[in-house]
Amino acid sequence: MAASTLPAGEPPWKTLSAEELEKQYSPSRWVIRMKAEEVVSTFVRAGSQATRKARATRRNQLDVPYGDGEGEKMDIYFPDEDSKAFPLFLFFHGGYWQSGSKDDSAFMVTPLTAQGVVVVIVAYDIAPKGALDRMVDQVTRSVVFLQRRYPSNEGIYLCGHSAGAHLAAMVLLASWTKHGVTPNLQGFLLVSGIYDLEPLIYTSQNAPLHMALEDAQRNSPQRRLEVAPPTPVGPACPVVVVVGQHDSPEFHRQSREFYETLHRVGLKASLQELPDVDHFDIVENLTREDHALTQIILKTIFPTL
Ligand SMILES: N[C@@H](CC(=O)c1ccccc1NC=O)C(=O)O
Repeated sequence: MAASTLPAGEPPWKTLSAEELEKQYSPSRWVIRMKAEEVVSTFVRAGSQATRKARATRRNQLDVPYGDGEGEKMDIYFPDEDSKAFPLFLFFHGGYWQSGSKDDSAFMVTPLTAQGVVVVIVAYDIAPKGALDRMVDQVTRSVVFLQRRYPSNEGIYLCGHSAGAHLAAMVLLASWTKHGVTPNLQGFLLVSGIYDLEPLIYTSQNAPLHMALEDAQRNSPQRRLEVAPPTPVGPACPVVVVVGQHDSPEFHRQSREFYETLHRVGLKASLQELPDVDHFDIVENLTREDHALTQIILKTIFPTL
């Protein structure tokens, strides 16, 4: 990483060349187990296969509308046993807010429903149809919808991957008063996320998003949390920030700095750097109960396990 002297307080990414910044925010270029050009298609294929298996083997309700928008749908997957009270695990997929779908994202359904967890895969309007503010509003309303649909839930756990981790983190800033209900949020799992969007403005990932500096700052939980009113979650609500060993140095910095901010504002934050996984198989492996991240999720939902 090219470095030069920085004015005090300036973030390190500002010393990077345009080419280096582009590479730092191209997760597929940090994968060591296959060629960069094969990674995303492999990831989508794995997600599509896991989703087909989930739909074939688990009781489910597909395309449940949580709002009036065409894209405001969710897939709900149920454990075998019929219970009136269960933990709800919501997943927001990644894809830089411009790719990915709920139909390729049900990686974790089999191992989590086997433990009695209801798994919900949420769709939101990716760019160019949706802009970031709209996506944040959509995922926030998906949480409100589920709290209303299952008021006796045993906790709502939000999990997001990459851009989805950003969206989950933005829910920490939600003001529930206008929604008329306070969701029973009991945990956050933020996987390989981005929390300060400013560097992205200077990469090709911004092309379909058209973020200006103020859009990036408004949608950066890293910036907003420091100056936000107390978050709607209590100090006992775990916020687990997770990053893979083979995520880029910038993704590691993003996770580390967001963890530090969460801790500084009094949240029950932890940082987990998972060995031997990259930006993609950290989630692809959620099909397996013995995957470290699956275990982190289960221990967050069932701490006495
Ligand atoms: N163009 C990106 C693709 C990417 O980052 C990505 C693809 C699928 C799911 C999550 C991703 N990361 C961010 O949301 C890359 O070069 O890796």
